[in-house]
Amino acid sequence: MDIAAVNALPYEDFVDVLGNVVEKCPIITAAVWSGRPFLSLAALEAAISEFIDALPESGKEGILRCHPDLAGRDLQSGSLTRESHEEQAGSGMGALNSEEASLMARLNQEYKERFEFPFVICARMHDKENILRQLFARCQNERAVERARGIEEVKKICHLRLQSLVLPDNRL
Ligand SMILES: NC(=O)NC1=NC(=O)NC1=O
Repeated sequence: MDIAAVNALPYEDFVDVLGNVVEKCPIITAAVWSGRPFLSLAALEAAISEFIDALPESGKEGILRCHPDLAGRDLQSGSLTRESHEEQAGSGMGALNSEEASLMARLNQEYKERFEFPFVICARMHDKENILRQLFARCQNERAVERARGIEEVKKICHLRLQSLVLPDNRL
């Protein structure tokens, strides 16, 4: 599907196709629909990014809270969204040994207790070793730093999910 086809989608189809580019936050897609027609995929992505940036801190933290833990309960129970499952499996979250799994669970819990939102990282850009390193390091940050960092990671996840749904802009 190219950007022209995206622009032609009625609201329901637009949200059906693009509603999970930010994990479990179809409201973002529903909100940017009124910004069509988008001149490019980059413009659609910018509209999503601007909507997120304009949210109050509570809204940004709400987006982070919509993300399932890496190697967490949803992965174990098979209740991840398709996109999230592919991302987590691709980064080796489904193939942790028992030591890695318990370290991941402990650090995720520690992170969540400290910040009141989960650790979010664009799993497709990292392997399991690097995810563990990042989680350990980021636990030491301040809340505002991690809120901003988590949102940056949400935007990277969104970028990759959009790329898998919409053909890249024609290079002029
Ligand atoms: N807590 C997370 O970072 N979750 C995730 N990152 C991804 O890239 N996919 C996820 O489900």
